[in-house]
Order: sequence, then structure tokens, then C-alpha cells
Amino acid sequence: MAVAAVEVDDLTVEFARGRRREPFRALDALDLHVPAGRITCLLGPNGSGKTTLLNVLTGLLGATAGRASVLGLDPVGERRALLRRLALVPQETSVYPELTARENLAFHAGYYGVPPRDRARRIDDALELVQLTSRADDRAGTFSGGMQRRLALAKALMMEPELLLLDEPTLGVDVQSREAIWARIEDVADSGRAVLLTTNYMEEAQRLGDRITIIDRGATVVGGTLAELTAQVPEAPQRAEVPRVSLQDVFLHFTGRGLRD
Ligand SMILES: Nc1ncnc2c1ncn2[C@@H]1O[C@H](COP(=O)(O)OP(=O)(O)OP(=O)(O)O)[C@@H](O)[C@H]1O
Repeated sequence: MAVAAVEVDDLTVEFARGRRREPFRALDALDLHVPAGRITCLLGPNGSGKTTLLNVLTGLLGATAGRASVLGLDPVGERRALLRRLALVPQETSVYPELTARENLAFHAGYYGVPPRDRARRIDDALELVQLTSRADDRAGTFSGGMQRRLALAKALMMEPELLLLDEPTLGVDVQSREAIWARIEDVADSGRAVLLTTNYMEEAQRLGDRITIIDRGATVVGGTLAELTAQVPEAPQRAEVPRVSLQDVFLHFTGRGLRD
């Protein structure tokens, strides 16, 4: 088995909820293994604990019980060291609207300690990777949703992280931006680094996931390759001929793969 970037065993996180502060288990003895050089997709219904798990992995939240090891480090106790080695693309917009794309990246590079001599090259490379070079000096607040997601991804790529965490990376973006984001995520895994992403899009998990883990009510229900997972479920009777050309193929055929913005 490849070296684990994330090893989570029996992880439980409890919150106090409601007026009576009743304990609520957002994560309930969850297990997860994320290998290097692979994309692991985490699927789960709303409220199943995906974001809570990412908060534990980045040291924002401590475990009530169980254990999480990230790149061999304790996420809470060794957070500073960990944040230099992993990058998170959060679900919410994480770019400063008043700053240009380049300024956003420069600020991030300074904050996270990218060596000054490397900064200009890394910023240029990251802008190129997400196809924002021509808009580098425009304010991020003027960007479309897809461009803002690509800029958020550029911030993460610029850190050259050993582990890339993404919370619903393509939520609400068009097919062209989504394809561009998918390609960059695949590059990260191809270069031997680990990727863990949450998604509610089955298509995204099918396309990207070398491994897919499904969680529900804070616990892991099943995990494996797509083939391993589908082999465990009886085939549904076909209601109609499944078209060999998907709607996405049609959309890309007529609109092309070029990014719009
Ligand atoms: N700080 C908190 N205090 C109390 N309850 C919380 C807190 N944070 C999360 N929860 C609860 O924990 C559960 C898991 O939430 P979480 O955001 O991790 O789910 P999710 O799988 O990311 O959902 P979504 O797909 O909607 O983003 C939810 O029931 C949520 O209301």
C-alpha cells in the first residue's frame, strides 16, 4: 500500500447543541486512509460530517476521541508545521475581492512563508496553471464564480503541498472551469502527492476518485475503488437505453473546452 498521507482511526467529534447543550456526534468513530499519489473522494449526504473532518485534518478542531495523523503529524499539536505542507481549498470564497489575482497570491505566499526568491516564479506558474495569466492584474471581486474557484485553487497549488484538501472544488462552476480544475487536481496526484476532496457530485467522484469513501451520520459506510463499490450493489433494471454520449459530451461538443473567463 502507498504511504498514507492521512490516517484516521475511530475519530469522534462531539458538539454541544441546542438550548440544553446536548452532545451531538458530528463524527462517530470514523476511519479513513488517504494514500499519496492518489485522489480520494469523500462522498456523504449534507450534514454527514465532511467539513468537520476537514476541520480536524487542518487542526482547526480537536478530536473528542480517536486519532488523526496527517503527513505523520498531529494536526492540533503540530499545526504550524502542518500548514506549510498541506493546502486547503475551502468551500466558501477564500479570495480577497479588493486585491488583484496576483496580489491575492502574493499575500498568501508571504503569509505562508514561501521563500521570497521563489515567489514570483510560483505565482506566475500558479496563474498559468489555472489559466488566469491574462487577468492577473484585475481585482478578484470582478471575477466570475468559476474564476474565483480557480484563483482559490491557484493559492493552494502555489504552496506545492504534499497533501491537497478540497471542499467541493467545483460547486457552482461551469463545465469548462470544472474540466480545468479537474485536470489540475489530477496533475497533483500524478506528481505523487495526495488529494482528498469532498463532493456531492457523483460524476466528479466517478471521474476523479482513485478511491471513494462514503460517509453517513459521521461514520464511514464503505470505501474502495469505483469497481469495488459497484460490485457490492445489485444492478438496477434498465428503464431505457443509456445513451453512449453523455449530456456533458453534448455540452462540450457545442460549446468547446475553452474557458469563458
Ligand atoms: N460548531 C458546530 N456546533 C454544532 N454542530 C455542528 C458544528 N459544526 C457542524 N455541526 C453539525 O455537525 C454535522 C456535520 O456538519 P458538516 O458541516 O461537517 O457536514 P457536511 O457533510 O460538510 O455537510 P454539507 O454537505 O452540507 O457541507 C451537522 O449536523 C452540523 O449541523
